[in-house]
Amino acid sequence: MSRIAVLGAGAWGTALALSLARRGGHELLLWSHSAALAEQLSEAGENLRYLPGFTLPVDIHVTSDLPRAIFEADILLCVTPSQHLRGVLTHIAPLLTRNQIILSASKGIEETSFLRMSQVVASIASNPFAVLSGPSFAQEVAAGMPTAVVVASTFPQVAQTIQRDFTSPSLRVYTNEDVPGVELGGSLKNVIALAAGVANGLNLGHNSSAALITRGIAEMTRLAVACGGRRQTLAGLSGAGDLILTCTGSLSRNRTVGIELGLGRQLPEIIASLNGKVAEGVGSTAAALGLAARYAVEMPITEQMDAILHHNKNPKEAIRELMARPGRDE
Ligand SMILES: NC(=O)C1=CN([C@@H]2O[C@H](COP(=O)(O)OP(=O)(O)OC[C@H]3O[C@@H](n4cnc5c(N)ncnc54)[C@H](O)[C@@H]3O)[C@@H](O)[C@H]2O)C=CC1
Ligand SMILES: O=C(CO)COP(=O)(O)O
Repeated sequence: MSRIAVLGAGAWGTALALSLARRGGHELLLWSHSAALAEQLSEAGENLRYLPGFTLPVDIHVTSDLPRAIFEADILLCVTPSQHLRGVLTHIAPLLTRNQIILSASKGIEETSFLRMSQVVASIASNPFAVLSGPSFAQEVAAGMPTAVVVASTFPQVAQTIQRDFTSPSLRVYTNEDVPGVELGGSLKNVIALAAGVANGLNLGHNSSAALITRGIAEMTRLAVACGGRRQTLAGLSGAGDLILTCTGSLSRNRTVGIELGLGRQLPEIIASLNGKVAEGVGSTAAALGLAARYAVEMPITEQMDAILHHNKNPKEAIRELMARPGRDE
């Protein structure tokens, strides 16, 4: 039995808490940074704002008291939007004990530093670290639909602990030792999902989606390998797996943002309509491009996505330029 503190009560934190509760055998705390949301969750027994339709069992203890949430926890499951991880960890750093495992389930790159979540954690704490990623829409995990994810850690026994504690009849957990590969697979697929959404919004058909997925995995892999990841990791759950899900699944927020851009709506208006829900690709696109420049990696889809998001480029022009690039080997 482990005591698990889920830090972040958005859709994914809530779904993982539900999955762990259904599995049984753990003590579970769910922390929300908002006292009002924590109160609503406790009173209604449901996360009406981020994951409506799923009843929270009473054995998930909801709190907005961060020190209380992490006290004597074996695993700190960090599921905040990636831009908030540093703030949350900085707050609890003096309270961490040496053996507490920090498990990140966020899929993003820090916008200002281009750091992956493992690097953000390492800059604050020296605790054992693992990352959980893979094709996993929160709503489907909450509903107990069969899902496979991957957990990576440089310490195999840490990944095995998470595998043991999270595996259930509806959640299959693979282990991996490639932290940068798994982290970048989870983060970069959001950028490509935005682009796939743009193509869908422009009504460009199935061929364009397949082209973006396959050429997307090519550029994701180039950057991940340059950052120390393994090529085969990007062919796995946290690369191709999550990319296929997010580029084709109607539940993806990143793809939805892309569709709206393709339909001609402006980014601020689209973000406002998400009502506080996070589409990580919006922040990670510029960071991915920053990393690409640092490692001299070519990322044409990411480049065009950045121009659409942050330089007001017309989506049709972006697609035209992608198609007009000089011919090359596959
Ligand atoms: N929703 C999904 O299906 C999945 C999401 N993820 C990843 O999980 C991470 C969290 O996403 P969701 O749970 O979907 O979020 P969400 O979009 O459902 O909710 C936003 C979250 O941000 C939190 N928040 C807002 N301001 C904050 C602050 N100042 N400090 C700390 N937290 C703050 C809110 O309390 C809420 O928990 C993201 O990195 C996402 O990419 C990963 C797999 C699946
Ligand atoms: O990461 C996800 C599924 O694996 C969720 O994707 P979105 O953030 O685009 O909804």
